[in-house]
Amino acid sequence: MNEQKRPGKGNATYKGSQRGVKGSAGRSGGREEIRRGNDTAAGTVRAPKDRGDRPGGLLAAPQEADRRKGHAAGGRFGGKPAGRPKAASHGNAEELRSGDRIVVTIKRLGINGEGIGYYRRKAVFIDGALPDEVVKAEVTETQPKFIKAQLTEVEKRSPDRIEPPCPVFGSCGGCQIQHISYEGQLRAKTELVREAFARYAELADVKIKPMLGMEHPWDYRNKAQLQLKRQGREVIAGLYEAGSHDIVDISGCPIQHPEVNRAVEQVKSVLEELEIPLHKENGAKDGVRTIVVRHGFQSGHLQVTLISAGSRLPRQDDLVQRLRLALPGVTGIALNVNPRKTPLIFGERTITLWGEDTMEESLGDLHFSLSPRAFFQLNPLQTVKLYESVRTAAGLTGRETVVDAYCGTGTIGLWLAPYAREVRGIESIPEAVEDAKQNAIRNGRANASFHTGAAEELLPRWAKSGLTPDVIVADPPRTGLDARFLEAVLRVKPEKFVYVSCNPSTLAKDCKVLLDGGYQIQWVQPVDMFPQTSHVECVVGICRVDT
Ligand SMILES: C[S@@+](CC[C@H](N)C(=O)[O-])C[C@H]1O[C@@H](n2cnc3c(N)ncnc32)[C@H](O)[C@@H]1O
Repeated sequence: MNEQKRPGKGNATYKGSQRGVKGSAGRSGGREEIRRGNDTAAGTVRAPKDRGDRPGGLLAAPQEADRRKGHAAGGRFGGKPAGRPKAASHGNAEELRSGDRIVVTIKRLGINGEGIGYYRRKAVFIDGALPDEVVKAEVTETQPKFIKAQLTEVEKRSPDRIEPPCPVFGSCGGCQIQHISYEGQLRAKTELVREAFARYAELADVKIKPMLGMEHPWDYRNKAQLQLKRQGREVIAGLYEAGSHDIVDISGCPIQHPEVNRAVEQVKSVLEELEIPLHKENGAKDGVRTIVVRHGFQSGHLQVTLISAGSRLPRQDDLVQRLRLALPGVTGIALNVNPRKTPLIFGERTITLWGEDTMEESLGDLHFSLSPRAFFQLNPLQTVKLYESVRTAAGLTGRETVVDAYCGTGTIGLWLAPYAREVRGIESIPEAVEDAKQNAIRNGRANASFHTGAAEELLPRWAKSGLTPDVIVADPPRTGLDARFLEAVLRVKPEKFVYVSCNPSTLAKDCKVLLDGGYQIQWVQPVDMFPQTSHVECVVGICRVDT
């Protein structure tokens, strides 16, 4: 899954079928892209294009006035639009105009948590509407292939609809489905996976195992990546409001671990107290643009990274002293320098201001060192279930050569190494590869090696030089697998291919290529890595047909 401008969360807005995060200084999904979730190692803040996803998607959050009014459903998406919209009386969807009112039966949930129904056979995307509901909505956009509309009233309510507990749900954009009961969320996400395989892989009856959910689907994120603004003297840290440049304060975010929330509050008050300039504030080029806080659930370690365009922060020494006092558990304070106007949150240079260069964390028996830019799964409790599913799919006997493609800090490869003859990891971010190498040494996994490069370049090169892996595990960002990587997989023909994905659409499309190339899907195991968001993570066990 990969982290976008709204940290790790699905905050994309749409222009036609092309997804792009607005207000970009910086989600899923996720694996997160919301992100995600997502969360890429580079802290990618631009949602990549969802290759060929259906048009449309998340509607812009309603205007503040509308939100205050609420709507009949008790949700946060609608509110009666201003003016007097007229009920549509057209027999033809093409004649609909913005402002027309329509009644729609919602058929399913879209990948961004929006309700999807049809008006005269044309798809209508309505943020906040749920499957099986009959809703009234006001048309906000008409396109040749779809219509977007704003929910104004729920005529027939889904039994899954609940009151979202978070006060900024609907405006912060981090969570998309808090208005659905948790059981309903798991069902809806499973349906998303089923639809993706039916649509993109032409597999209507793929075996989908029951989704692995959480007992307590809150407090699960180990990392916050927040933009900053000043309001009076107060520093606000939050996510960009959907479809705007405004930052929504997400203090006490209910999906963040309480330690992360506490640390964010402390960092904010130190920035306030020392009057540290924020990015571009009063012309400051060296102000703080973003704060990143990561907490080790097992280790209790705390890593604080401040991101700025400058390579030295104003009043840096005082700032470090005060942060150390305010955060007794902090193990490392770093400055990441990002001078470029880019959608990426992290720049390439990280300077340790105090403490350790890396943070310690454990998963199962494994111990990891994580540098500030290195990707690490955002939901550690669920990660163990995810990796165990990967191990089941890989079916190792101790004799196999395994390639762990898109390996991050080597977590999956190291998880599998005790059960394989050899593991080779590929990762594009050099620091993550360094971390992975250290992690291999530290965990005594002498049969695991890690290599810097693009998976689509290294795997073909290894194939040319005669490598014949028995198992390939791939855990790419939301954009899915590169065509050159897939070609190389079909050339080396591993017995097993294990696909870990945070995007059901690209997952199903890539699986289709493998199916056409002589593979079959054994099962799909969805794992709920990001409760309350629309992000869906899956492990797919795939095997060569002749095996
Ligand atoms: C979803 S993360 C998975 C990381 C790891 N498997 C884990 O579970 O923590 C995807 C990783 O792929 C890396 N990546 C992105 N594009 C890549 C490419 N073309 N080749 C190799 N690695 C890539 C990212 O830096 C990121 O670490």
